[in-house]
Order: sequence, then structure tokens, then C-alpha cells
Amino acid sequence: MSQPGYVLVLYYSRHGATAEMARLIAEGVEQNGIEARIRTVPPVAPETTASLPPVPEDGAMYCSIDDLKHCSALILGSPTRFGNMAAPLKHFIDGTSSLWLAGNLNGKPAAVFTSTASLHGGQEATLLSMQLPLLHHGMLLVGLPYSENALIETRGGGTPYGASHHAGSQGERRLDQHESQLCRALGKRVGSITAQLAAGAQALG
Ligand SMILES: Cc1cc2nc3c(=O)[nH]c(=O)nc-3n(C[C@H](O)[C@H](O)[C@H](O)COP(=O)(O)O)c2cc1C
Repeated sequence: MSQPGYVLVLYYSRHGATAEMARLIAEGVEQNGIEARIRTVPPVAPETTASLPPVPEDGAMYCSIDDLKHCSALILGSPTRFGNMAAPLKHFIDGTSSLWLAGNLNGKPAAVFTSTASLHGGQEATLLSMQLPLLHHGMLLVGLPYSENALIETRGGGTPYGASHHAGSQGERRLDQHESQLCRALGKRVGSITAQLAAGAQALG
């Protein structure tokens, strides 16, 4: 990895909160002059015979295995569902065995983010469980340091394990100042580490 390439911001979102986080995280990544490639995954349904159009009608493009294979870093986001990531994202990750076998993600930075309806409804459990498949892929986990003041001051989301957002029971709570700040900080941190790794690889020849 001698050129930084792009940071893949891959998320699932049903009602838009996680999608908004992805946009702020991408802004943070791009503060380093690195491309942030935002991708999503399609929903999954019990009617497995029905197929969706290959391109979503609006919003981010669906992620391909090649998008993931060739990224320089990954930032993965999901709404919390019963203290875990949402099935559509897990379904996509479960289809990445070929990358695992080839070690395509091994040694690349990775981070996670989530949105919940309730303040203590499982943000940290979700973030930690989202990190598990990334560790299996050999990725280097990046969190948020307490030098980010928003981590201390927040009255909503924000954890050292990754960015988070408290959306409220009806999704009425937009990202507040601290939550937004921490999304951008996470993107910036992953982007900066990605650039440093690329520069180090180039220096080593
Ligand atoms: C099946 C299901 C399970 C959920 N489980 C939780 C939960 O464990 N804790 C919580 O606080 N919110 C839970 N929620 C609420 C979502 O995490 C929350 O609405 C989130 O902000 C949605 O993000 P989105 O706007 O990106 O879709 C759940 C929602 C659904 C549909």
C-alpha cells in the first residue's frame, strides 16, 4: 500500500440516521485529502426469490466485493438491532470469505459506528460486536481517543469504541454537535492513519 487509495465507508440504514453519520465520517476522511467512498448494502427479506434492482433508486451505491477488496481502510456502520449489527450488513460480511482466504483486508485500518433509538440501548455492545469480523479479517482497529473533548462532554452518543448516535424512539433526535464532531473525528483519524501507513510503505520501498 504505497498510495492511500480510498477509505470505504460502508453502512446500512433504514431510516437515515446511520446514513447521516456516514456522510459526516466521510467529511472527516476527506480532510486528509483521501477519497471516502460511501457504499451501502441492500435490505434482506424472507422472500429470497425477489431480487432488487442492482442500483438503488436513491442514496449511496450498493457495495461490491471489489469495493471492499481494494479499499485502503474500512469504516463500518449499522443501526443497533437488539444490541448487534443489522442483518443486511451481517449478510454482506458473511459473503466475504474469498477476501478472508486471500488476506485482502489484512493489515488495513478499520473503525465502526452505530445509531440507536435509546441512549443505553446497546451502542457499545453493537460497536464491539461489529469489530469481531474485522479482527478475523486481520484489520487494525481504530477507536476514538479521550483527547477528543466531545467524548467527555457528550450527553448523547460517542464512545471510545467508535462513533455513535442517540436517535430517540421516533428517530426525532438529529445528530447533535458532539456526536457530529466525533463522527468527523473518527473519519479524520482513520484517514490520517491510512495516509501514514501508505507513506511508511512508500518509504520502505
Ligand atoms: C429490529 C430492530 C431492533 C432494534 N434494536 C434496538 C436496540 O437494541 N437498541 C436501541 O436502542 N434501538 C434499537 N432499534 C432502533 C434503531 O437502532 C434506531 O432506530 C436507529 O436510529 C435506526 O437507524 P437508521 O435511521 O440508520 O435506520 C432497533 C430497531 C429495529 C428495527
